[in-house]
Amino acid sequence: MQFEEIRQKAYAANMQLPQLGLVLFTFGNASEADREKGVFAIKPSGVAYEELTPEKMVVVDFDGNTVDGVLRPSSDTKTHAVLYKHWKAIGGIVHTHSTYATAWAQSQKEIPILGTTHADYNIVNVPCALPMDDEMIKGDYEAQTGFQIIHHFKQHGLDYNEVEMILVGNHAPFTWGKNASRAVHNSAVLEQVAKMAYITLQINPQAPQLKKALIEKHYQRKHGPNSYYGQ
Ligand SMILES: O=C(CO)[C@@H](O)[C@@H](O)COP(=O)(O)O
Repeated sequence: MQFEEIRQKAYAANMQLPQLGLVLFTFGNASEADREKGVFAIKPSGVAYEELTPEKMVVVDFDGNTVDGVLRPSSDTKTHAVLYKHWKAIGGIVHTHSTYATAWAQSQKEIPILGTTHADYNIVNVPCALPMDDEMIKGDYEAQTGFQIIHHFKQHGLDYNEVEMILVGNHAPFTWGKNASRAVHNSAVLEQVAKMAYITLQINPQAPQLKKALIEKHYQRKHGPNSYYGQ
């Protein structure tokens, strides 16, 4: 099998999504890149997870053209491709329609830092990119979703190596990381943080943001020098 390593890794990451309760039916996809070869392996479009195999993964280049595989790549392939092309340090991307994160995206709201669970992963609110205008939707919609994410990061001075997740307004979340496994982890964390924030604001709509000093403390414990993720 050609591109065996990325096919296996992308397959394993995709299979984790239903196991973690992050996708229903075929509502999502994961990909793993091989930077040296300039390609990534992604889930085929519309194929049920129980029917997935490493051989069914589709290998495409960073413009979204199929390089190896017989099935149609995910309809989100061009979004993945744009992110890989612009953000050279990422090796894996996940898109889900997980319930709580998607509800925040549909509400077009950032997720505020209300507790240390959030601060363990992010020093800022989980960002939410604005929905597209009609012209963007008429154009290359899936590529535009990628550009919309990149534009949001630039506009808000965010670093994709620090913040590995975003909500796309009216749509759903995208996460990324050094590989697909890390991107899956980030999707699960995002869903949990989204759920906790929603419940917190139901209990106390005036719940305050976490203090800056605690945000720093918690983030640095996980990401600073000598930490697991800081290595
Ligand atoms: O975003 C969406 C649908 O809104 C897609 O991610 C979802 O339907 C999965 O599509 P694919 O089966 O990957 O083509």
